[in-house]
Amino acid sequence: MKQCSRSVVFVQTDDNALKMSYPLSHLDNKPSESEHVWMTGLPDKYVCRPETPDFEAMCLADFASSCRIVYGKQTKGKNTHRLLNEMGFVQKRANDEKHAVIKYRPISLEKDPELYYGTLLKLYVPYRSENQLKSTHFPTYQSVHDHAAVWLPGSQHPERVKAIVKRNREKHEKHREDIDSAIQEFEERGMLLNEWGNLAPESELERLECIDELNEREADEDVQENVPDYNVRSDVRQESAVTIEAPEIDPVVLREMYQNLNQTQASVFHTIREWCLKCVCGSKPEQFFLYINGGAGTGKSHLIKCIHAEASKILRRLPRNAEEADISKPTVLLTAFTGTAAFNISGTTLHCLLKLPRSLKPPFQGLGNKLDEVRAELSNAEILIIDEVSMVSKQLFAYVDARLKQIKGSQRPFGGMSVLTVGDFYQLPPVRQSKPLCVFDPTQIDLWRDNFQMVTLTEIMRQKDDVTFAETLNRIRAKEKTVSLSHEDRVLLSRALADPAQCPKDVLHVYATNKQVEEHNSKTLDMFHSDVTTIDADDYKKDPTTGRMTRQSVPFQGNKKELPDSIKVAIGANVMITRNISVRSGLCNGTFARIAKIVTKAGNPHVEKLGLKLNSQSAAASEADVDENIVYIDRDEENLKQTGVVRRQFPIKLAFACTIHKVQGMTTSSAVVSLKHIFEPGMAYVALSRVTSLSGLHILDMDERKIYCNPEITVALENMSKASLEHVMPLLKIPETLSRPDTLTVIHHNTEGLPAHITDIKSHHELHLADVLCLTETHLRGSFVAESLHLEGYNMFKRNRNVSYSNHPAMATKNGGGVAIYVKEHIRVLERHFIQNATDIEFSVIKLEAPFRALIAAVYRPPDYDVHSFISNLRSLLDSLEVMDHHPILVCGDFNEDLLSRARKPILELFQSKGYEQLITAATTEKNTLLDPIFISCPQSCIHSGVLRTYYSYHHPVYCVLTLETP
Ligand SMILES: Nc1ncnc2c1ncn2[C@@H]1O[C@H](COP(=O)(O)OP(=O)(O)OP(=O)(O)O)[C@@H](O)[C@H]1O
Repeated sequence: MKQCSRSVVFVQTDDNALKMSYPLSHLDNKPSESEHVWMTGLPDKYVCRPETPDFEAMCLADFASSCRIVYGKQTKGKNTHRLLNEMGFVQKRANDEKHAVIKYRPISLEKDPELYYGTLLKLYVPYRSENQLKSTHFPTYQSVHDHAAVWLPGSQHPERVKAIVKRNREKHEKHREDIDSAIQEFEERGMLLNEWGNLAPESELERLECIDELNEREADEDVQENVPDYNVRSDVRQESAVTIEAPEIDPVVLREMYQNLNQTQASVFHTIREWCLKCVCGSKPEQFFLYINGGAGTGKSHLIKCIHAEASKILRRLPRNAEEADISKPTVLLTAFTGTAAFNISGTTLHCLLKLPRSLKPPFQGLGNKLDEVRAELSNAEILIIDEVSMVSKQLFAYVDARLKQIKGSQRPFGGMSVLTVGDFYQLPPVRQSKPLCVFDPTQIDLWRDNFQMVTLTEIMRQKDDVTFAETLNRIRAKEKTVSLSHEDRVLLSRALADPAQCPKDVLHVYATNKQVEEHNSKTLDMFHSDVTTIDADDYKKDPTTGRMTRQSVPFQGNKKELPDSIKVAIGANVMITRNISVRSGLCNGTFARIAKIVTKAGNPHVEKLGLKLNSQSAAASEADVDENIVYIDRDEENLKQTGVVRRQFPIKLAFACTIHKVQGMTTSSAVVSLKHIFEPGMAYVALSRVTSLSGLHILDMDERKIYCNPEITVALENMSKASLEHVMPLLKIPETLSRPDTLTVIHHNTEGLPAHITDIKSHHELHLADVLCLTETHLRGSFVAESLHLEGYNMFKRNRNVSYSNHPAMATKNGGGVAIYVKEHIRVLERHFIQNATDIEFSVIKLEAPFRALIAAVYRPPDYDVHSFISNLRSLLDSLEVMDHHPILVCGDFNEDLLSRARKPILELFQSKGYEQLITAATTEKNTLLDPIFISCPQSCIHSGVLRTYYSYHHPVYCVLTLETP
């Protein structure tokens, strides 16, 4: 034991541990039996450090800077006397209770003062109050050195001290000499000049601009900025449900969307629809992996909304789901990478759906105890749809694969689920310069090249009323940096060039960087709003004395955090939500709104809530103040980098302008787009392609060098395997044959109600290719035919159910049934409304006279019509047709006899007995039955036949193409 100048006692225990007492002045005021003798601060913790070689060799400076100190947990000694005795100290003056401590003397110190000396230098800092000690950091050698010096007993052992100082300097100030000499050189000679700037000024400017932009992007846009939902947090504000089935779109709207699908959209739609029907029929189709490619506005999102709705409807019928009865679990998962893209398709984010961690770095993190919950939630899921796939990195894609394998318990790719990816790789790439998914990278897991097949949508739907602009956009989409704009495109874009002063101020301005956006926002706020409210963040800090979180009067400044120190708002100001509050309700990162209310408590300026009017009216209806359609949001929370400080602030920012990264996926009628500071391929294209027509576009800072794509994309897409979907729309494959003067195309379809489906029929891409369109189950009544049932270019012949039955009054009055035939106007036709002997059968017969000869009959047999009676009437009809001697004779219709079943087929037998051949070989209904045959008397005249698709009837249309001799 040694008493030092500051009256602190050091003791060394048997096991060479060292302890430091409180100062004697402090101990003097304590009763002798007090156990609170030893300091409980850092030195004590150091003393009690683990006895491993690493810790043993550690000096206090190392210990303090590299080990986390947990205060207040150290066990105190039981009894001072006993403790010190146990430690091997002898009591010199036992009668002086007050100074008990100082009267012990450690034997070892007496024996080896050097140990004490060296240890002191290495270990101790001067005593401070406990609180001071807690907040003191000892990171540098210098502080230890200074403190240690205080404790050095005078000038003793200077050489030893020097040695220790030297050793610690080497350890803690490794490059001191280099840094010193560099600073000295800089001070003497000033900054070195970069001569490259003089040799190639333009390239240098560009290089510096790029570095500048990238730095800026790193600094202020970071992941959260570029990819709004990357910040997937596990707190309660995150979308709580694992997944939700997207809200159902109004059936009328949905039907219109189906009707509007263009040919390529329809072929993808029907391919997936057919796959779903196969699943439902139990035929276990192969997994599919499709990528829907297409420029901005080609209707990719529109298509997947349709696919999602239809596939969900069909797959709900899966036997497995029906048995389990929990059909609330989704069968089709509709996702996107960003919250805005997810909201745009009424889906959810990939991160939220699959509970992906924020960092996707290996190793793969499983779901842990959430697995069962997620597995139950996705138990019915068969198809995963990912929109805006161009923003999905390879790591994320691999994570999705691994996660689905885990959830589905299958090692097949994506756990056995089919995957439909949608996006435009010419638009914004994944964050952090990671290679786009379609570009092969041998260093990464590649799930793309081997699995996915591509379908390209080419028809631009967004700018469909401004075709020249749409064509220009298509060309600039794949323009490389080294290639100039064509004269035509330059002229067209020049029509949109604008002077900043002339630009409409109330229109969204789109810039490349946050800095530009912030400048524009604050300028516009000042310009239009005089009553500006500044909302400071509520920063809470733990009070060390009470342990309570107390609000700071002024927020901490300079935190590069999501929630800013302060925001400025005004009633009517345009803002954007910056966090996913509820993707489902459209309150997601990137949602635009206007400030409608600033809610404070009476007499207190502190802002409690903000009322927003969302630009998208459909969003958040449920959370809205119904009268005024206002959605109220609260402050959100995040931890600041200062330990124990929590910030609460509204997750919004001004949005008179926004970055290009925020507008991907958006459709708007007008925008002001600046091309200045563009730093990535695809950015200019994304920005320019948001507006629906050139008249709504105002371009600032035009620089055609900023319009460029990543050439790797072009190569990758060219080499990608292409899906062949022609078989789903077979008549579109043979336009030359159909337009030949010697061919006649006949289609039959059971419409399940003509008035209900006339718009679907009119918008069908193949039905209007028929020269003769036979329809059964028209459900028409009376002789009047509504104008709406008129098909342009056709004449209509119809025969309703009520006139078809003479001996079956019950059948005649029953709803449904009825037959109609539409014939192209150029064909001369004779209708045979009544045929002798052909009674009690629903049919319509037409005689084509020119330019072809043919006899065509459409027949409908209700399922409850007794087969024997029906056959006898059908025989009479066929006999009458034969008598007409007008060949070929073609009889089509719905006979409600399944030609794919093994049962006897008396209707087919009748036709065969009369020399007819049946042309259709595939199923014609959703239940895999063949109820809609085409019988023909001269099979050699048929060159094509098969089945078409619709979404509105249980029956598929059937067709045949005949070559006929023209008279
Ligand atoms: N078949 C269609 N019929 C009518 N309108 C359509 C059709 N397809 C798309 N649209 C409309 O065109 C616009 C652009 O469509 P959508 O957003 O689906 O394109 P996108 O390819 O996803 O665009 P981006 O790549 O820019 O996100 C939307 O307003 C959409 O409603």
